[in-house]
Amino acid sequence: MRVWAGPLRAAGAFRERFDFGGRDVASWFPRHMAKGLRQMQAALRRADCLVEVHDARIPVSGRNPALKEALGIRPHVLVLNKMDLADPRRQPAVLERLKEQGCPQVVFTDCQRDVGVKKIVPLVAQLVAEGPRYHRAESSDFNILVIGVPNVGKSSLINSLRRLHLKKGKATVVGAEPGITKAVLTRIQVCEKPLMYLVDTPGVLPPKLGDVETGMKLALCGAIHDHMVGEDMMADYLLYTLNKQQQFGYVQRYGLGEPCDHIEPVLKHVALAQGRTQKVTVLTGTGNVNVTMLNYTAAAYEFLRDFRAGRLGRVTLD
Ligand SMILES: Nc1nc2c(ncn2[C@@H]2O[C@H](COP(=O)(O)OP(=O)(O)OP(=O)(O)O)[C@@H](O)[C@H]2O)c(=O)[nH]1
Repeated sequence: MRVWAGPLRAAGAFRERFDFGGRDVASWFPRHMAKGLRQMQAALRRADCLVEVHDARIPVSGRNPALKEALGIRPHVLVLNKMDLADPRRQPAVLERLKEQGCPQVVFTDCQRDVGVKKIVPLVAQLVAEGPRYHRAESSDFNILVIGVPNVGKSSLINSLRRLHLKKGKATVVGAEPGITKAVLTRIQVCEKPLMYLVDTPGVLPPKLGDVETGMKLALCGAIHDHMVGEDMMADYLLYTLNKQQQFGYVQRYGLGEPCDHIEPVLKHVALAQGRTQKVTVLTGTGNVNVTMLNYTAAAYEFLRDFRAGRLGRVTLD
């Protein structure tokens, strides 16, 4: 990733706080998710282990507190997926913080390239063997419930496990939009020895998202639909974060002279660099004039897309 090679701005040159303008996150939680959450809690009773998939770019923010009680009674593995998009230098600090929070079993994965995924089956088998099997003491197969907020890669993880352990292709649909997994609770075999089944669940957001910043981070990672939050505000928050973390890949990418703390000039460069312009006919006193307008909404979307594809660098938002 190319970075800004020029002099860094003096401390204080960038915003130290982001103004969320009194936004209310309550409206970002879609109603249908309450049902998914209930189904998931019911399925949890039949599971031997819980594999929670979350986005490695937000290792702490946005995990579902409603599952906390349930987690206490089942072995739990936290899979931080999309590690290819997160800052690798932050991994040790992330592991330390999660351990402090009582979450010691963490695996980093990239399910598109099957990186790290091989560690999961042996770890799950070991954790289940170490603990009591409650109601399922007589059965030798493993039932794993896969949970997580939308779009973190739950289906991709299942597909990756099947590729690695069964040499089989896709079993679950993978999509770039949150909320793709609609068919609920199908048991899918992912391994022969040990015999292991995973149950994919629809992505469920915490009913109380907490603060607006958590909601914004979830949205940047694609767990909340962009239009519910607003692409313009998301783009501005992204710029604020990139600057705060001195991730200046955007400067070269969009041909800016130097890092910038204002979203408008940045989006102007995005629009010009990516051809996000539209021709508009303007009526004037002397006749019609065709002018080229910059499409700021399309530019904001492009900026978000570049971030999500890792083209602005590997960024951990927490
Ligand atoms: N860069 C990257 N992208 C990934 C990875 N895993 C999954 N994706 C992409 O993330 C998007 C969502 O993946 P899914 O597997 O559908 O996610 P899900 O959690 O099942 O989604 P829901 O059905 O919405 O809950 C897709 O575009 C995947 O290609 C990864 O490790 N790295």
